[in-house]
Amino acid sequence: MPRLEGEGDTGVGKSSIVCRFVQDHFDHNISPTIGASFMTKTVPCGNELHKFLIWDTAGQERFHSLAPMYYRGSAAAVIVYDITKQDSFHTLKKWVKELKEHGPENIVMAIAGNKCDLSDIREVPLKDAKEYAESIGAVVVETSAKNAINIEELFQGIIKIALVKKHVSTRPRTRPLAMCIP
Ligand SMILES: Nc1nc2c(ncn2[C@@H]2O[C@H](COP(=O)(O)OP(=O)(O)OP(=O)(O)O)[C@@H](O)[C@H]2O)c(=O)[nH]1
Repeated sequence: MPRLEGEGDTGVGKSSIVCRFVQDHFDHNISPTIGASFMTKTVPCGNELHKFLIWDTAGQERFHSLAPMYYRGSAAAVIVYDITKQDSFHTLKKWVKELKEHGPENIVMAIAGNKCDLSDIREVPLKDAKEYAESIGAVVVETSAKNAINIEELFQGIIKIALVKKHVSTRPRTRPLAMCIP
């Protein structure tokens, strides 16, 4: 299936991040997401277990209108850009605006600058991402789904903020953390 690189934020590695997190696997030939896919994972954080319900939405522009169905019920959103594509960083800012205007109040936002294994062809400086994340109160981390860099850290960071915002309970498995990767 042809991949529409550069349109919307398709191909930045959303599905690959979820796949690395949930199955510890990376597929070079992963297909673009159609509509959305759903996965769960329970992870320890400190002495507690936390269950993530993850909706991985399609990045192609034609699926954009579906995203609200998923982010409206989510406590957290991971917004992914590709560090080798400046355009994807612009798209990320549009998503943040949309989430602020139409997402749940108090949603935890985490920014992932993916494909950090390709930093020799980087277009987005980490400094820019950090400054932007700070300005909107989001977590930011550079990840590589391919080389398994900072994937666990990304989700652990979300749990910590979700705990502060009381989106998740400290009692194990009582309240799963619903999240969306728009
Ligand atoms: N080098 C490198 N390539 C990656 C990484 N993550 C994903 N890719 C590749 O980037 C391409 C797109 O990955 P996907 O996970 O399908 O991207 P997506 O954002 O889910 O795309 P849509 O489903 O269209 O929204 C695939 O060829 C992946 O193998 C990474 O960390 N490093």
